[in-house]
Amino acid sequence: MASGWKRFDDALDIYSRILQGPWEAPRFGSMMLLCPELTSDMTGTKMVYLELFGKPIIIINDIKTAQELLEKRAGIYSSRRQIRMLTEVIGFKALFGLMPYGDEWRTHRRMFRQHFSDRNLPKIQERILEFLRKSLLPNILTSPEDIHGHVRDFIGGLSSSLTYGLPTQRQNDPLVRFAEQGWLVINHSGAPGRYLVNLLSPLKYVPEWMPGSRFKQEAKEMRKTLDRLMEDPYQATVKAMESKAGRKTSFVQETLERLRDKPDFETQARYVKQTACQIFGGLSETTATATMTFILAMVIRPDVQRKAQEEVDSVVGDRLPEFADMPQLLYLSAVIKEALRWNPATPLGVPHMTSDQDVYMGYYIPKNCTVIANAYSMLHDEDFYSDADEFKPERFITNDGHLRQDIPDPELVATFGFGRRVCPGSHVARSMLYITAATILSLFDISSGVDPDGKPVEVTPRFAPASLVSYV
Ligand code: HEM
Repeated sequence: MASGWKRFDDALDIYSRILQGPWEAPRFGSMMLLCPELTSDMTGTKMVYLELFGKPIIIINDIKTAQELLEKRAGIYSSRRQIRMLTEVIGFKALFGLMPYGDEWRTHRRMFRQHFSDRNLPKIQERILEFLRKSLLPNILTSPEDIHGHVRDFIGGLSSSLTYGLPTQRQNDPLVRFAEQGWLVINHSGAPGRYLVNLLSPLKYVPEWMPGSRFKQEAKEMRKTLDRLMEDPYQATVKAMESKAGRKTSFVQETLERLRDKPDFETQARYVKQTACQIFGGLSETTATATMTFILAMVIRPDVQRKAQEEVDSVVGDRLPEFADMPQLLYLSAVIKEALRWNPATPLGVPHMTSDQDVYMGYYIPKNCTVIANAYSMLHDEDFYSDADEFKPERFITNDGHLRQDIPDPELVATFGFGRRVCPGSHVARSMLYITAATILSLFDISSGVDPDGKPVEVTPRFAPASLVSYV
């Protein structure tokens, strides 16, 4: 008993140092969570502590602190805070990217990694090439002004094919459009400020007849959409597997076949269905944002575009780029790193949560504390990247023409998160970005187009944070 009190006393003492230590933010949390520039610029500190409706939140603004906590102490820093509207009101708990740290999350993630492994990468790259050449390139050729829609169609179709192996249309595929709707529902359920129940837990008990309980009606409709998102493509795949008709290999098909003889096959099949549902959300918006960031950068920096084109032409010649060409495209590599750095697709990462209390550099960090790794701030740190708001791929190249090793590489650090929750699809994303960028550069000139008077449209880069993902 006595020692229990002692520990409690210690905790209180250290807790008071938190408040004098890292800068404590005023309590307008959700606004700040949407403004990564603000969180680092206002404070000039590596770690910010704030409370939102009594819930502790730490924002980490530098890479070293993130590595110390999220990687070296991953056993404590790898959980996720539950989005109450999603998991408790709608009752949808299927997504392993949002699951708390534990066995169920581990099983889903292992299943994902077994399929999206380095060993399977050549097969995945083949599918990427197929969709790039049969979908994206002809679409751009037909209507270059719809580039954003074409990128979405390309990435959505590819995602659906890798996951389910179902045939997709080159444009406006119904399954892809429906999956986008479904993921919008998921994003809305956790969007800061949208549902009060995410902040005030007891609201989930409000009866449906009470004024102010509209969110409960909405939840019912959302549940129907999410059930269809998970069931429809999965059942279509199982049916195609039974008929053996014109199906392609996919995550669902290969994983179900591998697990077919397991005694708990039914449970495993449910995990397969749930993991499949997660893939579209992990892959689509993030990779589309990164691709559109590359395109935007080429518009505002035509000199960089020309230099990258010259490199691609000199390595590839008259044919289309292949994955085997990528190691020789050093300048393109710098361009991709700079695109990931300049506008990180998930500027605040995906928040982690502590599953135990901790003490770091004398600061007490409570259990169930949300931990936000501010990728934007890390990748705009002037100590490493001078003129960080400018798009300058040269920053990654030494005077004698090698890739720099002395500054953090956005392909490996911060962009894809940290520790045990680090993005398990980063190798797929990077493959897609490299080959897409090289192929577009080899075939097209990228510019902003002209207005009705024939003058070039002026482009000012603006990035809109929407929930987790930054949009171009
Ligand atoms: C440029 C593209 C991408 C970016 C910037 C990105 C970024 C991220 C980030 C920041 C996280 C959270 C990491 C953390 O909690 O520390 C994450 C998680 C995840 N990503 Fe990606 N990602 C991208 C592409 C992909 C692709 C292509 C896939 C699938 C093939 C994918 C699947 C996932 C999954 C399943 C998770 C959840 C992991 C977990 O919670 O255990 N992502 N991603």
